[in-house]
Amino acid sequence: MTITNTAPDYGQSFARWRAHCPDLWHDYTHHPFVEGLKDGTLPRAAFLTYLRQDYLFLIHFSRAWSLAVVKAGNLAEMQAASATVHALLHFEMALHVEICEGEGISRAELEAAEEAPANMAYTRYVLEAGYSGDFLDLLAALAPCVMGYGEIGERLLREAGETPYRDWIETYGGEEFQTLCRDTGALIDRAMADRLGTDPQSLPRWPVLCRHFANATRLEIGFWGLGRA
Ligand SMILES: Cc1ncc(CO)c(N)n1
Repeated sequence: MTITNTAPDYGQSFARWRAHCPDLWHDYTHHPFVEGLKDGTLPRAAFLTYLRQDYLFLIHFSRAWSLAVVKAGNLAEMQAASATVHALLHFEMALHVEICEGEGISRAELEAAEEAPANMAYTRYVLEAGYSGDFLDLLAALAPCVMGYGEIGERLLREAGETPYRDWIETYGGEEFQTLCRDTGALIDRAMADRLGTDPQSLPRWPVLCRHFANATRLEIGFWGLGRA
């Protein structure tokens, strides 16, 4: 698989986790939904169905990053995690509200949407990884979301032609979100080194972290499936 050659650099731990489940990672980042955003063939109704669910997703996902503030081991980790909470609540969710308002879907309607089971499964899985595990378990479950959308956005910004989904692509491919991905990668690498030392792959913890990452990636694949018209 060639994805590792062209992907942006979001740190060593992420690169290793991704290399551990290359097929799942490819299915997530090259899903037909993603290719439909790229070439503009994704039906608008499917996109809006996805976006309504994603709005609810981001509320729970912000809770999960807030749990990372609680599970952090020092002030620097707390600051990094809280910066992500802020970016989600004040920057990324604004995209959803703005696009939906343009389609005549109000904020109240967004908040009243019924949560799909695949959405519940994903966000509650991540929260549970954090509740029952430690900071690293939580970060391994959070990483596919942040970095996956970062990779997709970066690639689509380079590859996309004429598409009505340019605002979505620019949100995730743009510098602000790419910086978030790099900062999250640096946070994970530092947290791993502080807790597991220089050779984490030799430890019994390692496959557990890989499992969280792979499970969250599978749940991301399922999430694209919500985007059916
Ligand atoms: C399902 C999902 N994964 C990742 C992101 C990126 O934050 C998102 N908005 N939604």
